[in-house]
Amino acid sequence: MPLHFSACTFGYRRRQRIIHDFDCELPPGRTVVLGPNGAGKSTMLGLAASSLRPRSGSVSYQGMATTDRRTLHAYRRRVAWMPQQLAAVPGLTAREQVTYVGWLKGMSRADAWEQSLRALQQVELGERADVKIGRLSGGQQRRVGVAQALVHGAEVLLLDEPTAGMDPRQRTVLHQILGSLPGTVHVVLSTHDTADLEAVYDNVLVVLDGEIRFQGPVGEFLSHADSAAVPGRQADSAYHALTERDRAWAS
Ligand SMILES: Nc1ncnc2c1ncn2[C@@H]1O[C@H](COP(=O)(O)OP(=O)(O)OP(=O)(O)O)[C@@H](O)[C@H]1O
Repeated sequence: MPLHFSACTFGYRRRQRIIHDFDCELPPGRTVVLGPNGAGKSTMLGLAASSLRPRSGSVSYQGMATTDRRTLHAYRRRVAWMPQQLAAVPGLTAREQVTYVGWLKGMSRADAWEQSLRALQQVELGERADVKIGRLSGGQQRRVGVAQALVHGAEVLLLDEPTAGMDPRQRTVLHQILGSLPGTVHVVLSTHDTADLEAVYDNVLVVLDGEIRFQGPVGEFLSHADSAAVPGRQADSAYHALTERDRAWAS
């Protein structure tokens, strides 16, 4: 069963509505979440990570709702979340940090220690595994965040702008990692980067002002592009068509 948002509404304060009546099923495969700054992408991922609690409606995976205390532990074991800011324990090395997250997700210490190196090698940080997180660059810290999300073999990977601050090679490495995951894994990744969209993702979700503006396969998303869009710019064109048309009419 997919990751399911059912009539989900959320606000950080009373009466505030950041997410409105979100209703969607995110199938296995790679879903990219697009939308302007402040659209609600991180909030949506926070809800899926069970870090935020819907005000009404629900978020569930395999029939387990994030609001059900009886299944919350099992839900969290299946889901990995890379938030925009890496929440690192001060003083830990990259490998210790990734091991710690693996252990929190239910791995044995020995397993987590072993798998942490594998995950760091996947993001090409194997040689920096023993460096303290505070001494890594911003882009390297984001890669530690990706390694944390990969360490325990989660069924659902929630990645909040993982490519922000990554150099082009590391973006390619991340795309290769996403491509190598089993087809049963649900990847939900937010980004402002529409390059290579067709090659990397299966589905697109466009969020605007806390509402779902579009959900569907990449091909259907690209069909919204201006017919005059030059090759390589179709994703940009489709994104603008879906996020700006109503604003232009309203002004
Ligand atoms: N902790 C918070 N407390 C109060 N308001 C918040 C909080 N986090 C986000 N918001 C507000 O919720 C709205 C949606 O923010 P969110 O971070 O989900 O957007 P986003 O689409 O991820 O944006 P970006 O592309 O800039 O990362 C914004 O108006 C933001 O100001």
